[in-house]
Amino acid sequence: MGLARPKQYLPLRGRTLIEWSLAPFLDCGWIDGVVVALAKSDNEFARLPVARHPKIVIAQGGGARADSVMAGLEAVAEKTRTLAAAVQVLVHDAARPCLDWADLDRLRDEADDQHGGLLALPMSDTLKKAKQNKVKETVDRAFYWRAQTPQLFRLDLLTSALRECSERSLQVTDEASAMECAGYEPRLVRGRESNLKVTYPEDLVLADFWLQRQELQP
Ligand SMILES: Nc1ccn([C@@H]2O[C@H](COP(=O)(O)OP(=O)(O)OP(=O)(O)O)[C@@H](O)[C@H]2O)c(=O)n1
Ligand SMILES: C[C@](O)(CO)[C@H](O)COP(=O)(O)O
Repeated sequence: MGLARPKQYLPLRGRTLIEWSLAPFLDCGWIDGVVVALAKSDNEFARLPVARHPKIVIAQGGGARADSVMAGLEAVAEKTRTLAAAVQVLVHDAARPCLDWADLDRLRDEADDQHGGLLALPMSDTLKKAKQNKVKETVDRAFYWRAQTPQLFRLDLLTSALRECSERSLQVTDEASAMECAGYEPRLVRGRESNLKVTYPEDLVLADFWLQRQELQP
């Protein structure tokens, strides 16, 4: 974003971006708790009203996404230690504030018990493989999807997959990649364009638009 302030604390339709990202999980009846992984230096989250929500637990995040996720998983394991049944976890980006609530239910219903699943979008443009800015090949778009979050996995399987990646010094940019490295085939559950990751300043305008649309829905 090129701003001094971390993007998750930018204002968006009367709240901060992270509050929008958390809302579907906090309001969802079948989600028992929400772990927020915060940078060690973070002093903004505690000032938000949402910080006092009874479902929220804080974990200290790490230098890379996988480190933050691992810290979150450890906090979940701590909370659920006495449960006999397999615990499922959803991992979501703080930078995706427009998740449609219905997609959470679909992900739960369509994800595979062992392999897990993730929201993702098929490609709608023709895809070029390039070197610098010269086209080398046109590739079959049917083989490619854009990964989103949330991503849903069994706590024990995701934990060991991330541990394995760390031991092999493999850097993964999402949790499905860790599961893939461990031999699983996570299921792709069709998401929506509105579930964008706020990355560039213009994405905030789009996020505002999608949230307004969601508010207007009956
Ligand atoms: N050390 C990190 C880095 C990222 N994340 C999570 O991963 C999400 C997606 O990462 P992204 O938004 O791409 O974060 P950055 O790479 O920090 O942002 P940017 O691409 O804008 O630099 C973040 O929203 C955050 O929830 C995390 O938990 N811990
Ligand atoms: C997890 C993710 O949102 C899937 O698209 C994405 O990989 C996170 O962003 P990053 O830039 O790779 O951290």
